[in-house]
Amino acid sequence: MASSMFFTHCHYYSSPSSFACRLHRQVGPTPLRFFSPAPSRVSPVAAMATESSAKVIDGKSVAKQVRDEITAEVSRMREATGVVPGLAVILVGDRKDSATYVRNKKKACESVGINSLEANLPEDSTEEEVLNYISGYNNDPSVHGILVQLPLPSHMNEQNVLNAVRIEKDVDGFHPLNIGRLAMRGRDPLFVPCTPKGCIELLHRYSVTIKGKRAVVIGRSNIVGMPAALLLQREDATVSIVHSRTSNPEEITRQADIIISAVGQPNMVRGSWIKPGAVIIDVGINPVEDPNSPRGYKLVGDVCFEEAVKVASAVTPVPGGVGPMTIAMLLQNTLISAKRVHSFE
Ligand SMILES: Nc1nc(=O)c2c([nH]1)NC[C@@H]1CN(c3ccc(C(=O)N[C@@H](CCC(=O)O)C(=O)O)cc3)C=[N+]21
Repeated sequence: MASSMFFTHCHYYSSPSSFACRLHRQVGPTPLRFFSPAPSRVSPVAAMATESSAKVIDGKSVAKQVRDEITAEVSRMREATGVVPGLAVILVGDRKDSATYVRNKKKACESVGINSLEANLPEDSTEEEVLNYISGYNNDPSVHGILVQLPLPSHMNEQNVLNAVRIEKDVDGFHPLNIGRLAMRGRDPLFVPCTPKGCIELLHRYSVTIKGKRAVVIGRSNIVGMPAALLLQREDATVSIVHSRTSNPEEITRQADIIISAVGQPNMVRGSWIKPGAVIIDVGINPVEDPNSPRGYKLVGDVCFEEAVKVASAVTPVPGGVGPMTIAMLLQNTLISAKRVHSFE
């Protein structure tokens, strides 16, 4: 399921544990297993390059910068038009991770002066009830963006629900019409999905050339992998997508100048997968057991960070990489939406 891309629910990743990237016991229930276990040795390439150290791409500080820009634009708009952008978030059920994300989005809205509305529906709500909320927000002129927090409870049809959001308010960019336009040359979507947009924004702000480069996206979810690949292609990269049925993921990934990984497997991408000097954007946010942490777990990416810093030229950390950018892009999309309906430039 697409939404497992964000907060993985993986299982015991048994594997030979040695070297820098020991593989961890993951927290939470079990889904599918991607790929075969990571190699148990560090590649010669990784071993040779131990003296160099990659730049760490600071998503947290770039996100702060973006939020500051949005704050200024929101107040410029409010002063000129009296309109304050509004975001409605619909949360169904009481998944702890979803509740945390929604709380963070709300806080982020407040920090930039965007109005936030929240609908908290019980786990056993009907699809019709969710559709009613969507329709209310669709018709509410104070709402410029609607976000339905994923995953939805399993008794609901995600497609029906996402299709119900007016494309003019689809700040997640998940409506098929927005995705379709993203995929077509000469057309433009009204909104670009937040996480992939945040990845590209990081590359831009770190002056990473995309045009003419080889990019590999690992993972093909509707919410991250697929739109990330489309965006890279629009930026004139030559793009390959590596997924759970790819027979030689390591070999293909090693050809990439730019890697975007969004699979939800802790430390799957090892040093040996990385071309020296590559730039790595790690979208995975995987909880793994950590007895030394007060919460009992810590978050790690899809990429073995300790190995990656020795081979790559730049790499995003987890946490503090793509995650904060996702929320910043949601705020940006909400602002774009409000500006568009009110023809404010
Ligand atoms: N319709 C919908 N749109 C979404 O955009 C969406 C969603 N559903 N469902 C859940 C995922 C998850 N997601 C994240 C946003 C921010 C962080 C984030 O800021 N993480 C921080 C903090 C991590 C922590 O310490 O807990 C970091 O990586 O540094 C993570 C994950 C958006 N999602």
